[in-house]
Amino acid sequence: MGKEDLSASAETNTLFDSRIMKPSISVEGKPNTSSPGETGGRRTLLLSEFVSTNARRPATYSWVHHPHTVSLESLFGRTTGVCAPCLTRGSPSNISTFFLSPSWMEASAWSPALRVSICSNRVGQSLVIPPSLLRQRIYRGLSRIVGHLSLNDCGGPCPSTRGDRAPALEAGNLFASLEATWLLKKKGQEVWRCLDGRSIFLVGMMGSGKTTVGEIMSEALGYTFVDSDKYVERALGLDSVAQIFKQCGEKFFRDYESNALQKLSVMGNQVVATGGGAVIRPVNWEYMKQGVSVYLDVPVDALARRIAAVGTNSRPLLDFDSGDPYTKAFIGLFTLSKKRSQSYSSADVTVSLLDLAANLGVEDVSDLTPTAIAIEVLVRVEKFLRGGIDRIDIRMCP
Ligand SMILES: Nc1ncnc2c1ncn2[C@@H]1O[C@H](COP(=O)(O)OP(=O)(O)OP(=O)(O)O)[C@@H](O)[C@H]1O
Ligand SMILES: O=C(O)C1=C[C@@H](O)[C@@H](O)[C@H](O)C1
Repeated sequence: MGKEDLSASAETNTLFDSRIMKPSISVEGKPNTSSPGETGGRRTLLLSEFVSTNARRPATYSWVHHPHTVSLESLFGRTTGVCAPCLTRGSPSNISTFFLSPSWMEASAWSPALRVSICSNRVGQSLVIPPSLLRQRIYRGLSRIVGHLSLNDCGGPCPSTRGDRAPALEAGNLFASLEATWLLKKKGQEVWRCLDGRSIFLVGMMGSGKTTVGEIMSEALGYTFVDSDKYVERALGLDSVAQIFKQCGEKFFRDYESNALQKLSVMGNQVVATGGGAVIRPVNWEYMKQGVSVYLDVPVDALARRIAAVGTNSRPLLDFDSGDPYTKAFIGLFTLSKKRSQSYSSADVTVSLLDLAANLGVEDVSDLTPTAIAIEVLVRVEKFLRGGIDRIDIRMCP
C-alpha cells in the first residue's frame, strides 16, 4: 500500500502515524461458547480499531485485546505502535461505529455484524480512511482470522474444509483459500434454509459463468446442478447445441429449451444454468418464477475475453465466418446484450460483477473468482427471500 492511499487529509496522516498507531482486528469471544462474543449461539467477529487523532498524546492509543487478535499493522503498512492493555468496552460518545458490509461478508454472514470501531479522542472527528481502502484491508485481515478460526477453533457447526475442491479458476487466488470455502459453505447452509426447496435459475449472457458459478452454488446448497443446454442436448440425443442449431434451426432449439424449463421448474432443489437466450421467451419466466431467478451481469468485454479463450465454435450465435475470436464474440455479445438487457433485468436478483468488484476493492472483474461470485449470489438470494434491501455498502450508526 502506498502512502498516498492514506493521505487524503492531514488527519489521515495523523491517524496512520506509525509512531502512534497500531490498528488491530480482534475476534471477540470464542466460537461455540457462551462468551460475550456470541449472540444466540452464533459467532461474532468484532473488528476493533481504536485510534486517536491527537498527535500530542500518543500514549492514549489503545485497543481491545482478545484471544484471537490478528494485528492489522502489516495490512496498513505500519510496523510499530504503542499498545495499552485495554480500552473500556462500551460506547463512549466519541466512538463512531461503522458497519462494514462489503456485500458478502456482512451482518448476515457474520452475525451480528462486522464492526469497526473508530475511536477519536476529539468528539466529532470524522473518519478519514477512504472506505474502499478500509474494506480492502479489513477483508484481508478477515481472511486471516477466518483461516485461524477454521483451523484451530471450529467445533460444532463449522464445516470441514478437508476435501473441498478449489475450482481451477481459483488456483493461487486468495479466494481459493480455506476461508472462502468456509464462508461459501456457511452461506450455503443459511440460504438453503431460506430457499425451502425452491430452485435457483441462473440467467445471463453466454460466458457469464452460469455453469461455473452454478456448480459451486449447488455444492454449497446441497442442490443438484442442471445445465439446461445439456438437458436439451440429451433430450434430443444430439451432441451439442451447435449441432441442434445447424440441423434443426434456432426455433426448434428454443421450443425444446422452453420444454426443458417447464419440466425443470416443477422439480425443486436444483441450481439451473439456463441457456443465454432463455430470457427472451416470456413463458420461460413463468417457469423460472417457480424458483428464484438470478441474473449474472458481466460486462461484454469480460464475456468476450472468456469466450475468446475457448473459441466460439460451441456457441452458434457467435460463430461468424470471419474475425478473430475476441472480435466475433464481442460483436455478437454486444448486439445480443442490447436486445436482452431488459429481459435479464426481470430476474428476482441481479448480481453485477462491476458492483461486486467495486465493493471488494478489486480492480478488474476478471479478478473475481467464481467462489466470490457464488458467495455474492447466495447473499443476494438470501436478502431477496428475506425481503430485505438488496445492497448496503457502508452504514454509519450514530
Ligand atoms: N469468474 C470467472 N473468471 C474467469 N473466467 C470465468 C469465470 N467464470 C467463468 N469463467 C470462464 O468463462 C467461460 C464461460 O463460463 P460458463 O460456461 O460457466 O458460462 P455460461 O454462462 O454457463 O456460458 P453459456 O451460457 O455459454 O453456457 C468458461 O471458460 C469459464 O471457465
Ligand atoms: O445466448 C444464447 O442465445 C444462447 C446461449 C447458449 O447457452 C445456448 O443456449 C445457445 O447457444 C444460445
